[in-house]
Amino acid sequence: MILSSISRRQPALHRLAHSHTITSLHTHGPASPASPTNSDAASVEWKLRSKAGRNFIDRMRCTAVGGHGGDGCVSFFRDVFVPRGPPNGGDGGHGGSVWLEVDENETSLGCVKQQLRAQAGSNGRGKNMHGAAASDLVVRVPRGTLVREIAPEPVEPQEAQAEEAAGRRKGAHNAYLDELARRVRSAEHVRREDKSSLFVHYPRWEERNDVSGIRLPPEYSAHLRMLREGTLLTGDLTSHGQRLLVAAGGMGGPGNPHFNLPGDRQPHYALRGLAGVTRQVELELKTIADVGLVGMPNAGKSSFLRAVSNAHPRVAPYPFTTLNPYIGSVDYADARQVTVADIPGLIPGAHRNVGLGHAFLRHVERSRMLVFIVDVARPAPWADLLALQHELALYCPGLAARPCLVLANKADAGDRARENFGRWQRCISPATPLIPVSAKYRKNILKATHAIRQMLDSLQPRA
Ligand SMILES: Nc1nc2c(ncn2[C@@H]2O[C@H](COP(=O)(O)OP(=O)(O)OP(=O)(O)O)[C@@H](O)[C@H]2O)c(=O)[nH]1
Ligand SMILES: [Mg+2]
Repeated sequence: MILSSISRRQPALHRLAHSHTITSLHTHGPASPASPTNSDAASVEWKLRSKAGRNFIDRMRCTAVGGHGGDGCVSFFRDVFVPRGPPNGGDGGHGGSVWLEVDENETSLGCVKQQLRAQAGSNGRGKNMHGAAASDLVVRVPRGTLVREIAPEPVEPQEAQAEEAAGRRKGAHNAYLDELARRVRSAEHVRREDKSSLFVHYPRWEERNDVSGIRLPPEYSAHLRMLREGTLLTGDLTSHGQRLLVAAGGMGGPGNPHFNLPGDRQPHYALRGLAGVTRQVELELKTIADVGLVGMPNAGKSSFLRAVSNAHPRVAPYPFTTLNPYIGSVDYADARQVTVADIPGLIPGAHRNVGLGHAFLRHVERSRMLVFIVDVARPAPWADLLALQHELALYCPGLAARPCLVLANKADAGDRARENFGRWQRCISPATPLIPVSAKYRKNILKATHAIRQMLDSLQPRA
C-alpha cells in the first residue's frame, strides 16, 4: 500500500519500473553484478555482525549508580576544663552524580562503559570536619544520543518456572533470580528507610537514644522521597556541551550539631548518608545531520561525500565498504555549513533489519532532507529508487515523505548511463529533482550542492 502511494506520486516511474522486473524489490528476481542477492546479504550480515567488521556502537544498555553519601559524625568538643562541650560532628560528603555530556568529537557510544559508578562521599569527622564530596562522573557521548530508562519488569516466580518448564522462554529462571535479587535490594532499601536505621549512634547509645520523635531535616526527607518515587528518565542530547543527570549522588548525612535543640544540648546521634540513585538506561545514537545520503551498496555515496566535503570515508568497488555512518561538512562560499551523513548501503528488506538495515536507517531518521544516490548505469535505476523509497516508507512512514532529491551517479559510465538517464528524466515526477553527477570524477557536483542548499533553505529551521 505504501509502495502504491509512492508510485501514485510518480506513476510514469512506476510503469517504467514494471516494464523491467523490479529486481531490487523482489530478491528472487535477476540481479545485476553490483546488486546484492540473498546469499550476498547473508555474507554481508556475517561481515557486519563480526566484531572485526563493526566496532562502532550506536545502541547499548548501561547501569548508572550515583555515589553513596558519607555518614554524619557524632562527636563533642572536649578540653581539660570542658568535660561536656557542644556537639561538633561534621556532615558526611555528598556522593558523586553520573552525568552524560555531549561532545561533538565523539562519534560512537563505544567509549561508554556498561557500569557507570560514581564515587561515594567521605564520612564526616570530629572537630566539625565535613566529609569531602565525591566528584561527579561525567561521561562523554556523541551528539544525537537518546536516553531512555528501562523500567524493571516484574516477573512472577511461579510464572517464570512454569514458562521454563514448558521451554517457552529461555533464561526465564535467570530473570526470576534477577527479580529476586531486585526484591532483596529494595527490601534492604525499605529497611534503611525505616527511621531508626537512618541514624548513626554514639558508641553504646543505641538503646538510650530515642529517635522516633526526631524530625528529619527537610532536605534529607526530600532526598528520601526522591529515591522512593523517582520517575522514568528520558532525554535527547542534541547540542555540544548539553548535560543530562542520569543518577544523582546520595546526600551526605548531617552531623550531630544539626540536632542541638533546646530540649537536648547533647545529641548522641547523627544521620547516615543516603544511597545514590540507580538507573538502567538504554542509549541510542541517532546521528543528526542536515542531509542523509541513501542508496544501494556500491552506488557511490561515499564517493559523493568525499567530493563535496572534507570527510574521507573509504571507497572501494564492492558492497558494504562503509560499515559506520560518516558525517562530512559542506562549506559554502557564504560560510554556511551543511552536514551530510553517509550511511552504509541499504538492501531489500532493510526495514526488517536485513543487512542490519535498522542500524543504518536510524542514522538518517533525523536528517532534514534525503539525497538518494542511484547508480544510473545499472539496468533499471528507477526500480532502485522505488525500492529505496519502499524500504524507508516501511521503516518509518514519515521518512519517505521527507524532502528529497535524486542524484543519478556514475553518469560518466558510458552509453547505458546516458540512455537510462534520458528515459528516467522523461518519466520522473517534476517534483523530484533528478541531477546527473559523477562523484568519482567530480562532475556536476556544484549543481548538486546548489540544489541541496536551495532545498534546505526552503525548509523550516530545525526546532
Ligand atoms: N565510473 C564511476 N564510478 C564511480 C562513481 N562514483 C563511485 N564510483 C565507484 O563505485 C564504487 C563504489 O563507490 P563507493 O563510494 O564506495 O560506494 P558506496 O555507495 O559508498 O558503497 P557502500 O559503502 O558499499 O555502500 C567505487 O569503485 C567507486 O570508484 C562515478 O561517478 N563514476
Ligand atoms: Mg560507502
